[in-house]
Amino acid sequence: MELQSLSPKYSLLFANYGSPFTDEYRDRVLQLLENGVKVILFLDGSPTLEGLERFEQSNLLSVFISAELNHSTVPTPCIVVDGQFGDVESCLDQIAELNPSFNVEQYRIEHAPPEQHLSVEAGAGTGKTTVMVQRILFLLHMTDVTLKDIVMITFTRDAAKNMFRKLRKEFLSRFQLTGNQRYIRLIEELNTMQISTIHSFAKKLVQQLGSVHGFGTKVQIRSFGLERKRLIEGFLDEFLAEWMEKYPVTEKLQGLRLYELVKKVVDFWEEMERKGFSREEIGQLQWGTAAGESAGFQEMFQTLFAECERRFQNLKEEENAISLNDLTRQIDMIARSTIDFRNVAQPIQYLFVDEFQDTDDTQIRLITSLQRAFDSSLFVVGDIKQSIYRFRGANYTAFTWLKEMLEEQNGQKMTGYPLVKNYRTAGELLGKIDKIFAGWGEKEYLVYETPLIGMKHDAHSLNIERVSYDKDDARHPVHTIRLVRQALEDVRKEKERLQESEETPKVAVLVRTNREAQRVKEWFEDAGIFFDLEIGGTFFTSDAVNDFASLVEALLYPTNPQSMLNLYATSYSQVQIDWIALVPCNGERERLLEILHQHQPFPEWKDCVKERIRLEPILSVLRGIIEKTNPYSRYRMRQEQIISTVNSNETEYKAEALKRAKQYRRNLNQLFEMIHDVFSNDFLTLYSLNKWLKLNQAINRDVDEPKLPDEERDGRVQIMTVHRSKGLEFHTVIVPFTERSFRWEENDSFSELLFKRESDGINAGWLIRHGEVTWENSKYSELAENEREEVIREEARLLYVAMTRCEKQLWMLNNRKYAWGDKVNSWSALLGEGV
Ligand SMILES: Nc1ncnc2c1ncn2[C@@H]1O[C@H](COP(=O)(O)OP(=O)(O)OP(=O)(O)O)[C@@H](O)[C@H]1O
Repeated sequence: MELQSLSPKYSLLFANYGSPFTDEYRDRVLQLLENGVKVILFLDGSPTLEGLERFEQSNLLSVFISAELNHSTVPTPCIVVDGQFGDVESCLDQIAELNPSFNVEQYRIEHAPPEQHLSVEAGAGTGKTTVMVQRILFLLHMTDVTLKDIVMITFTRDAAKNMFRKLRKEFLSRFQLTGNQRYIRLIEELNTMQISTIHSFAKKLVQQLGSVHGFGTKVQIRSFGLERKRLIEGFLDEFLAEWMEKYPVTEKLQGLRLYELVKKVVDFWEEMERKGFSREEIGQLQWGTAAGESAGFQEMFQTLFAECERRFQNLKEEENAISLNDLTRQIDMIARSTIDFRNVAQPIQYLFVDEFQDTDDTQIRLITSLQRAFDSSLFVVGDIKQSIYRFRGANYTAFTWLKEMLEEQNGQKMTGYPLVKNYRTAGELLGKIDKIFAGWGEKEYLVYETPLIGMKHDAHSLNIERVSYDKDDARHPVHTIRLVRQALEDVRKEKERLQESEETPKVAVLVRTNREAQRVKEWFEDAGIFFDLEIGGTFFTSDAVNDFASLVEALLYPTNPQSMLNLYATSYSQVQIDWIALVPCNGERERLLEILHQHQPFPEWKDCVKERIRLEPILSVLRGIIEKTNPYSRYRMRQEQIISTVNSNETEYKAEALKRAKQYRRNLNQLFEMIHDVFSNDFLTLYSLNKWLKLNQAINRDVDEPKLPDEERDGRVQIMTVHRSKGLEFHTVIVPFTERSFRWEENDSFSELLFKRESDGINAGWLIRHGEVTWENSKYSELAENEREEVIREEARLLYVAMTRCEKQLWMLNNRKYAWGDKVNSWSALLGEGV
């Protein structure tokens, strides 16, 4: 076959062993590359590649050169156009064998027939996300699909942004190399592609379908946290009087207060929501029996959840809104009804799902329904070993389930592909941690298959440091800080070696809970280590929002000393109040005000309070104050003072204070955008703004702070939970707090509701412990036994995710005090088991 006569649309694989790579070949390859065709070359000897080098930096050209061996087994030249290997398939296998660094598995996935449903179930760092991006490029070149016909579902908003950036980078790099305008158009069209979490995707779909399903087009999606609590309180009010007379437990509530009971019941109800149970399923739960004092609770639960679900449904209909957790369930219902999806919603030709192992049952049903409704082609990727959202209902048998559902309900077949090469972690390090995973595999904590093949040959360091102290021992921060300082020094040296274009190596401290992340943050503040606390949802508790809320409240209540004192403490105030001078006032309002009113937080204050807030639109007054007072620069100066007490290096503390001030500014800008959105249809008053801010500061933990660009975050340690670290990679990963026990069953206010799907329905087992007393139903102990096993597995997967985030260094504190014994009840114990 002559290279000149071939016109690949997407890619060319060309193996030419035993004969020269001629100038004609080279010129043709150059021509193809310039037209945006991906080329993979397998050559021997020392071929001339002049003019081609620049393409090698991108994904467009890969060249694999082997020594002049006897390649007689490979038919040469071996050419594959656009992945149509047909009768040269065996040749492809031979080439792959000769070139272990060629990832033939990725190649096969990327080039699989466009209409095929693909599932890629593979270990950490094997390039699953990477191959998804390449697959999209393949489809764009080989079919008439456009970006708006593709839906990509990611697990978090960060992952969605990450995917968007990766695609953009790929298009941009192709444009720079080929000058082809097509790639610029693709960058523009990226905005039409739906890359989102399953929640935002479902939200949009419900809105599109709302009118058809009786919700109207303005259907709202709300969290209903408060309303659900009120429904439970309302129910208990009605129910308890009767209940109290009937059951002896009433005298023996043993000090369990009503608000504590409400909290437990709310938690139980949320557990059902997370599991995605329908109203019918909740109504038919199998509760078993309950003896003695537990009988009262049992009867209560049997009626309560079904009744509250009914009331909740009415409430949602009245308000023309649905809850967040309902979303996928609603769509599933719509998809199953007679309405033809295709007439109302935007078509989905390709549906990609990343991190598929964390998809829950309803979402799997939704994916199956969408596939059927739109006749979409699916591409799901994930790693069962990284399934860490069981508490939210994720089903770690997701892949098998989807496959079965597709076959049984849609008559479709899904083809599974493996990936076995790991590009993230230094090979030797990978080998060492793999031994630990294999140990967990033997004990069935982890679904462990064959080891991955490490593709990186960098230097590495594995340090599972054996320490021994009590949970709250002061040596904990000392050890962690020592490791972090060492890691920062290592990445600094590494950075000096890197070229400018390469990304700065990152250090991460990974923990189990937000509370642990907060503790690490406090240690770092005291030690003068700069960090990013990436726990998410911190926007409404950030300094910028707190300061702004204090400003609003003081404008609303200028005669309230507390409000004024709060304002003086913000970065809007140019005056510092001497707090000591206020002590003699004994908290008396008039005396406090007398002192406070001797000052003004800023020169325009009186004018604002007296005149402007009554005459001008509120937002314009607030903007005016920000312009005049410039809170950013005061914030920066205060941060300089604070940081300099723990870090005396002037350049460093000034740079850090500046970054914090930039963050402050971003937060404030985001706040203004949100205020505009929320109050776009309403008349904005100080009162309504204050109320909205107070409410969100108290309960909203869903909004993230806008991120500073990566270069601004260089040199900062990232503190995050393992859940948030998913899909990310770091030069050094440090894992403290391995002694935390998995379950709180020893705790004297422990309560739990567990479920198990059986052929006869869903079994529900509950337990409530309060001090010395324990109430439970007959199903609980069996389900708890099973739960204990499942928790160990879930924790092993979590630790697997943490450990596989590292590129070169993995340092963990293994607390021996908690590592031994017959109970595997902590990460330390798991490390003890495996090592
Ligand atoms: N063929 C390849 N050649 C070189 N590097 C690659 C290749 N494929 C992927 N990588 C790199 O390997 C690293 C891991 O890839 P990626 O994030 O796609 O893996 P993943 O399977 O999604 O990982 P995880 O499931 O652990 O989040 C990335 O830095 C990526 O750029």
